[in-house]
Amino acid sequence: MTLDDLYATILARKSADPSSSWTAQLLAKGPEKCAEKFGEEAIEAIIEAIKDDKAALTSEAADVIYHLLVMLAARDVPLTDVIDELARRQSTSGIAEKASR
Ligand SMILES: N=c1c2ncn([C@@H]3O[C@H](COP(=O)(O)OP(=O)(O)OP(=O)(O)O)[C@@H](O)[C@H]3O)c2ncn1[C@@H]1O[C@H](COP(=O)(O)O)[C@@H](O)[C@H]1O
Repeated sequence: MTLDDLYATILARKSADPSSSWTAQLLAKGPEKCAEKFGEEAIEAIIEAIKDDKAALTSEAADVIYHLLVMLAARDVPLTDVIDELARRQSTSGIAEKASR
């Protein structure tokens, strides 16, 4: 399973029956709710990182990634655009980028 596969599934859920799909239910609640849900999941991951519970952090990290993709889909931002942005940054170290601001 790749992030592309998961994103394709999430996009397909935009037109799916909400009674049979959690993703379709979440998308039907609108982009603001998707963003709120992403924030909740991020906080849960932060808590597990601080506790250093590696199993729980792994699970919460999966929730964060899934909900990030749902949030992107809700706002029609292609995952490929995010990957392209990461690729664009690849040639520059974070320290050099910060110094150039
Ligand atoms: N990766 C996920 C995934 N991760 C988390 N979740 C769901 O996200 C929901 C939210 O988690 P919470 O712990 O916040 O649940 P909750 O506390 O009951 O929610 P609230 O009461 O706070 O609203 C849960 O119901 C999880 O099942 C996911 N649901 C779906 N996927 C993927 O999306 C695909 C399509 O799913 P459906 O759209 O449901 O067919 C699946 O095959 C999976 O690959």
